[in-house]
Amino acid sequence: MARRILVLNPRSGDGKQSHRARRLAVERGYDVRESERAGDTVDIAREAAVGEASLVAACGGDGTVNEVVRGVDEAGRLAETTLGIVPTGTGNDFADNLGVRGVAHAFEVLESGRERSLDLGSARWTAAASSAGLSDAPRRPFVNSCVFGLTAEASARTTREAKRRLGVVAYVLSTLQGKRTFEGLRLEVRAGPRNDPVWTGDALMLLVGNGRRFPGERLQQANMEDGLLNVVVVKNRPALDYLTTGAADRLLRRGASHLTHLRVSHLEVDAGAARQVSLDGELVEARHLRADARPGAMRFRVGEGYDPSPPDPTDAA
Ligand SMILES: Nc1ncnc2c1ncn2[C@@H]1O[C@H](COP(=O)(O)OP(=O)(O)OP(=O)(O)O)[C@@H](O)[C@H]1O
Repeated sequence: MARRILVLNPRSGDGKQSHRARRLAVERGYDVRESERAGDTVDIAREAAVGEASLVAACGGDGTVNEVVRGVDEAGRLAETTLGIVPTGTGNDFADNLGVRGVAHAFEVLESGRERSLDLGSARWTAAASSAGLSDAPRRPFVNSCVFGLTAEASARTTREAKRRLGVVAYVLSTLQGKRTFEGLRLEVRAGPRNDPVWTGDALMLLVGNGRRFPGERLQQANMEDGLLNVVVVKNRPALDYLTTGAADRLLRRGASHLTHLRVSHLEVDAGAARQVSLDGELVEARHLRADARPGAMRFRVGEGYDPSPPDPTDAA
């Protein structure tokens, strides 16, 4: 078996970049394995890791990165496998964070040998009224974010065409437009090693970031080596006008009184009823959710622009 495997999602982005990625990979001697349907990428990555591939690279958008990490994790080989990314999706947030600037640059990065151990987000959940089954629920990784509330519900409505045209802005716009009908989330949030109550109230959304910058923090690269999750609770504020220019930035502006920022290694949420949660864009139903950071759990090749300890947007004046 070839030791360097590119797991390619031909449906990511507009398809042109994945065509180019396939050609460059073949020229460089990678074993290119394409998915044929949704979910395939998890199986391909799992098999590659079980087969002791030394490098498994995800070729696609953030959803493909998530699935490749999931497959390698399911094989129990995250510690032994070097991961990489060739960004051919519409958003490519995760690749941006790692300093990977495009398809050609991605191959330079893969071959550079520059590698970092990065934190991985981990979620367990149950849709049941009781949280009793939470400890036994299977865990699912998230590389970028886990989102309760508005964004999760809106991303289900964001069309592929809008994503292609507007990239990540499409999610924010449909999120804000969704506000007209959004009823809010009654959340109880606990955090830290002793699971202390940290927030209770009516929220618009709860954002849990691992490798994700949220609107308003967008010039900042996320810190993926601090062993912590970057949590933002957005209080439901019916008076805010979400439909005007710059609303996304205002909504998540640093220091705004309707925001609570937390940096924690462990978080538990009770949403009072089963609600949609997005794990790197994939939607699941949860009432109780537990999110943990798995410090340094995955090894990724990173670009020369990657900063292991970027400034914390919540520390700045
Ligand atoms: N061959 C395939 N046919 C259809 N869907 C696929 C195929 N391979 C993977 N998928 C699905 O595509 C989704 C991932 O797409 P991905 O996020 O990588 O691209 P994107 O949506 O263009 O980019 P981004 O997330 O960066 O906006 C996953 O849900 C995955 O299961």
